[in-house]
Amino acid sequence: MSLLDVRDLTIRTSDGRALVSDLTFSVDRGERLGLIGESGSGKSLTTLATLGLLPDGMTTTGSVELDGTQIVGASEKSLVEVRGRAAAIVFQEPLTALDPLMRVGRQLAEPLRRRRGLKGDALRKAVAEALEQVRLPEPGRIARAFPHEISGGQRQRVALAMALACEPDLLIADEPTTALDVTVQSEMLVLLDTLVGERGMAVLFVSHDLAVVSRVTDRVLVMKDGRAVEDGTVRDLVRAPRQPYTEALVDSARRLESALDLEGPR
Ligand SMILES: Nc1ncnc2c1ncn2[C@@H]1O[C@H](COP(=O)(O)OP(=O)(O)OP(=O)(O)O)[C@@H](O)[C@H]1O
Repeated sequence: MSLLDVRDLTIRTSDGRALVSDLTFSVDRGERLGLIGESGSGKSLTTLATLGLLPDGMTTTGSVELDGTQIVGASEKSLVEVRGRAAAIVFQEPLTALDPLMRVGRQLAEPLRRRRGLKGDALRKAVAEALEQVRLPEPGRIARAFPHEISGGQRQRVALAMALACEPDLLIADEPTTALDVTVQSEMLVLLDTLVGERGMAVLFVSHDLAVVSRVTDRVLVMKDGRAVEDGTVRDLVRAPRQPYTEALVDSARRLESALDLEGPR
């Protein structure tokens, strides 16, 4: 059985409009899948549905099985058990995940305490280690800072550290680098690739940008207007896109890659 098995997923607004239609895909343990498509194609709603986090009023039909738990129609109690452990999410804007009024160290301590039952010195040490793991310099200073006192790139690393603290089987990353400038974006992608590789974690990586997705995943599902239009390896999609829409994504990724190449070796 796959770690994540999505079958005929349809998401509708309260007035019955379908935002995602008949979506089927799966992610095996240790596998990395990219979800790609233009803005509004339904990528974020799909990832939210995976963790039972859709906004109130939306209805879901079909099946989303995460590590054997049916998410569609699940009680909040079973969702709490599966979130974090089976899958954790990193959003585009890390401030979504971080409490602006709480020091970074305390926020990071929470999942470590909950998941690993750590407290006192052991918990403090684990917080410092988690910050070091995402290559944050001066972990002591970062732990004492409030989210607004550190840079956007540092906040995104903290959000990644929080997601990894739960030791999930699947990391969902929803445009995790889009809000960052190009150099920081590149560093973040390398870090994510390394940390996920070390842990053998599965990844669902969401982006509108094929060049970014191809840095982390091997297989891609292309979405348009809430539907899957094409899937395959990045290599096949780049060599022989079957849909004009995919071809346009490939062209724009090529333009971006050559722009990055002009900046010298990464
Ligand atoms: N709470 C909501 N109520 C009504 N419609 C919504 C809501 N959230 C999203 N939508 C609509 O659902 C569609 C899919 O949105 P979604 O955020 O999943 O797209 P996306 O591919 O992730 O885009 P982006 O890259 O801009 O985040 C869009 O047309 C969007 O306007």
